Amino acid sequence: MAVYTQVSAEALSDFLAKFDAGALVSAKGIAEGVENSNYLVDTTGGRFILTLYEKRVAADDLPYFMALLDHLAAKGLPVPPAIKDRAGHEIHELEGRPACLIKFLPGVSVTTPTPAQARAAGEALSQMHWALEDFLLDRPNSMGVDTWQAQLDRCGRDLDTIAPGLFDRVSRALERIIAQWPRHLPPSAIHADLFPDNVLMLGDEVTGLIDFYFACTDVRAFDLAVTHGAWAFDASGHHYDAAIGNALLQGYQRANVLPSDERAALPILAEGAALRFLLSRAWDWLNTPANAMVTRKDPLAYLRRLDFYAANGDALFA
Ligand SMILES: Nc1ncnc2c1ncn2[C@@H]1O[C@H](COP(=O)(O)OP(=O)(O)O)[C@@H](O)[C@H]1O
Ligand SMILES: N[C@@H](CCOP(=O)(O)O)C(=O)O
Repeated sequence: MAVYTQVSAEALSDFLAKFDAGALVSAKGIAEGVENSNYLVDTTGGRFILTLYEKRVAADDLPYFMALLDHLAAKGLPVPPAIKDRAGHEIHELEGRPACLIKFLPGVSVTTPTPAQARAAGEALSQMHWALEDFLLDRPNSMGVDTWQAQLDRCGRDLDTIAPGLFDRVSRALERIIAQWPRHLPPSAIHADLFPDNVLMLGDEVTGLIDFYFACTDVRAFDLAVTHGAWAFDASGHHYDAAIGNALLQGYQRANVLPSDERAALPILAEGAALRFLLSRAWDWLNTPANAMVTRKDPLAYLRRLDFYAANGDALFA
C-alpha cells in the first residue's frame, strides 16, 4: 500500500479549486509505491495523480524535482510534470503534507520485462541523460557512495539478524568498492531509481518515466548500473537474465554512446548500485514493524546481485 495520509473529499475539492483542472469526480488511493501517498483523481477536466510527500522526500527538495520534470517534459520526454495552479504554483500543502497535482500518464509497469521492453527502457534512460546535459541544478545524492559507511554503521550488527555474517560481508564489500570508486567521472543529473515499477509501458513502448524522488547529481553510468541491477535479475536476485541485461545496454547505447571511461567503470558501479539498495532495504527491513501496511523489500536479493557483479562484472560489461 502507499496511502499514508488520508485526504477528505472536502479538502481535495478546495485544493482542486485553485487549478483550472475541473471539479472532483472521484479519488482512489493507489496501492503501488512505498515512499509517498498517491491518489488517482478524476475531475470533470480529466485524470490526474495527486501525490502527498511523506517521510523520505524533503519538502526543500521538491523545487529541484519539479524543475527537473519540467525540463524533461519541455524536451518531449515522457515524464509527468506537476500542474501549475492559476497563480503558477506547482507545490502546495494538503492535509498537512507537501502535495502536487501531477499529469497522469498512460501505461503499466511490467513485472517480467521482455528484451524488447528492456531495450526500450535503456533507450529512454539514455535519452533522459542527454536531455539533462544542460540541466544546471544540483542535488547531492542522499543515497550515494559517501553515505554508505554511515548507512552501514546505523544498521550495525543488527544486519546479522537478517543473515548470519552479513555485517562483515557488507563491510568488506564496502571497503573494496570505496577503494575503487571512479571519482573522476563527470557529474550529471540522474534518476537513481529506474526500476521496472517506475517505467510505464504500452507494449514495447515507454509511455512514462516516473518517481523521480531519488533524482540527484551523480554519475550517468551509475544510473545505468542501478537500472541494470533492477531489470536484469529475477526479484530474488538468484537468476541473472543475460538477454534482458544485454538488451538494456544495447538500448542505452542505441540512443547515445556511453563514453569509454564511464563504460569501463560499470563493473564497480554495478557493485556499488547493488550495495546501495542492499543498505536501504536492510535499514527498512530492520525498522519496519512486521504489521506495517507496507511490504518490506528483501535486502538479500541485493546481496546476491552484489556477489554476482563481483564475480562476473568485468565479463558482463566488457
Ligand atoms: N504520472 C503518473 N501517471 C500515471 N500513474 C502514475 C503516475 N505517477 C504515479 N503513478 C502510479 O502510482 C504508483 C506509485 O507511484 P510512485 O511515484 O512509484 O510512488 P512512490 O514514490 O510512493 O514509490 C505507480 O506505480 C503508478 O501506478
Ligand atoms: N526501488 C527501491 C525502493 C524505492 O521504492 P519506489 O517505489 O520509490 O521505487 C527498492 O526496490 O529497494
